[in-house]
Amino acid sequence: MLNILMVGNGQCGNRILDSINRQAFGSKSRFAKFYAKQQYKSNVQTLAINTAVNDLKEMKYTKAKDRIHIPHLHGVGANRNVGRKVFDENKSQIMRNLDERGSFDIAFVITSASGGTGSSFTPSLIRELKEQNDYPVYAVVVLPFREEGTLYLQNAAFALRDIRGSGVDGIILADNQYLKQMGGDVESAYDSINEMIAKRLLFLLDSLDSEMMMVTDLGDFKTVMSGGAGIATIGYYEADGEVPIRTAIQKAVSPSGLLFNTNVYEEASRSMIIIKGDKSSLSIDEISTEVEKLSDSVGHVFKGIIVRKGEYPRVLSVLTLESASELEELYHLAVGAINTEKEKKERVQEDKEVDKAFSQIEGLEPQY
Ligand SMILES: Nc1nc2c(ncn2[C@@H]2O[C@H](COP(=O)(O)OP(=O)(O)OP(=O)(O)O)[C@@H](O)[C@H]2O)c(=O)[nH]1
Repeated sequence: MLNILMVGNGQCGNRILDSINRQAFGSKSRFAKFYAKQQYKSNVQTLAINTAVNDLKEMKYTKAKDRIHIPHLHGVGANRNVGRKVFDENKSQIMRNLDERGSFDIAFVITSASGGTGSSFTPSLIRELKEQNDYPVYAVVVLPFREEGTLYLQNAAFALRDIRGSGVDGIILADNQYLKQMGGDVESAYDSINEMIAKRLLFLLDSLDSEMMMVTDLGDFKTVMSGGAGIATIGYYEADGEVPIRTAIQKAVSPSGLLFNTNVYEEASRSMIIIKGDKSSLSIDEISTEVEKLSDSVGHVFKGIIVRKGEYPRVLSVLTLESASELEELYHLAVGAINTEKEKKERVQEDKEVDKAFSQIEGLEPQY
């Protein structure tokens, strides 16, 4: 049995963690967290960390003991410098809480790249975890909608760079912009995106701890994640009826199944494909042909097959990328955003118009 740590930092990280717990409780009841036991096969410890107490209170499926509030007003207002400072001031409390949870085989830290709390806590937390332990730590990082503004864009660029430099064993990207095709208003888009990410992570956890017909394990996952440029994404397909297994595999690496915009056949570097379903739907010939096709362009593909009686096929793909044109595009936008912020600041410093207005009443007193 694997010991797995899942930390959700900041609002976005908290909500995705809550979605993971909701799906793991297997109950939609609001009271599930009080009486139900999570249905994890592994020993999974979940921990939500936030500076904003309201974000923590909003969590419906994560137990109170698994939520740490780091008091700082109502969040750090997208300011990563403040976030870093707040983390340092509270580091010992956070690390003590994690130490008390025992030792792990693998950890995931989930955050948005663009807010203040999660994006600044995550690199520091991962650095601490890596210094004090020898298990692999992966970051699950959510990129912003591109229209959310200059501060979020610049945060995303710096946060990703900081997380990459933190000693992390790999970064799994999910992109709000790419996934907004889910439609609906922002809240329901968030819910659907969180559910997609949660479902994929739970499938991954389940597979890493499974008795498979053909085995992929934590070692294989580590090898896949260490390939490429340290950046990865996950794809998924779930059939709601009988479909040929080759179609299910193709869909799990196609744009509709991925969390991040990439052309797998051009940008992926290593891959892991995990296939679940009833024995009757798992044609080994079809699986081999599809995996061969993928490995022709990707390089190495690990495959795992899990037989689940009576279930329609489900396929998960983990793909590390050696290049990511979408990320280059994001950094291009971020440079523009940083320059805009810089120019605005300089203009305010140069522009003394407001000071001139105030100076007109210098030395005067109100007369009543
Ligand atoms: N997918 C998804 N994205 C979210 C969610 N909540 C916020 N975001 C995105 O996260 C970014 C903002 O980061 P947050 O996680 O809200 O910020 P924070 O880490 O709590 O930091 P501060 O609020 O600045 O203290 C924006 O790009 C949002 O679009 C969510 O539930 N799901």
